[in-house]
Amino acid sequence: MGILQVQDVNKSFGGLKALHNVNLDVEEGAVHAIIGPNGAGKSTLLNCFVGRLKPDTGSVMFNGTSLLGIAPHEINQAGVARVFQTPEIFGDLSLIENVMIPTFAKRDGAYTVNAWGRIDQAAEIREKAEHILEDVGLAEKQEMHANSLSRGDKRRLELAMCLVQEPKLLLLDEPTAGMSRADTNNTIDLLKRIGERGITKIVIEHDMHVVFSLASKISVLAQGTVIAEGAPEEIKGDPRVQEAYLGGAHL
Ligand SMILES: Nc1ncnc2c1ncn2[C@@H]1O[C@H](COP(=O)(O)OP(=O)(O)OP(=O)(O)O)[C@@H](O)[C@H]1O
Repeated sequence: MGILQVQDVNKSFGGLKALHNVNLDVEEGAVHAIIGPNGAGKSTLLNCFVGRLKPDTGSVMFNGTSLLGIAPHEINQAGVARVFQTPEIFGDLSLIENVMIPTFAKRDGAYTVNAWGRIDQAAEIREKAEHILEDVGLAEKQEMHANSLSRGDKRRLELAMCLVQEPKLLLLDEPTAGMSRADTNNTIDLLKRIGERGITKIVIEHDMHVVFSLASKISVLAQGTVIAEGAPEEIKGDPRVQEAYLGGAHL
């Protein structure tokens, strides 16, 4: 039985059926990619996992617990973290502060600011944050303001903010969007290294180089329906996928 089980999920926006009887079984430790053309329903599905949207019908079970009807922060506390398409970071704070905040938020439900307008620097939390910044290759920039980072580094910082929460399931929404090829390859390497920690990952991605470098399983969505599912090699050769995804072009 998978760590995340999605059964018969339907979601409509007015007359538009964005998700139609979607089923998904994500195995623990897997890198499960969700691919599909623009408007296929990928983000809508991800939003149903993190409490941003509620399916009209169906169930989403994580580790045996339903994720439906509980608040986003409770889903987060249950061990689900998400990296967004546009990094959600605190631009005026340093990198180290950015990485410390989620730990406070998880522990206290908020973070505390002292009289100097700095976040309180509990030693053990700072140490943990330093290790994570080292892991994502940002150790040397830890005192810089997050605003001053390049786009690629901002995404790495957001990843660090997720990792510090020690999630069981990491949701990555286009983790390499807008990156140069070099940054994309660095991110692939980084995500592979993170894989060694046994964190299950769901990746939404348009870049097939990223998908085929990382995924152990791929689900293909088209017009709100899962049209194919399997190992990367199976998906690559599936004519339905080539037709739906690229209008017949080869993946
Ligand atoms: N809040 C909303 N209100 C109305 N329609 C929406 C809403 N969110 C998504 N949709 C529609 O639902 C469909 C699925 O959108 P979704 O963003 O999930 O697709 P996607 O596969 O993530 O696309 P992309 O790859 O372009 O990000 C689209 O037709 C979109 O216009």
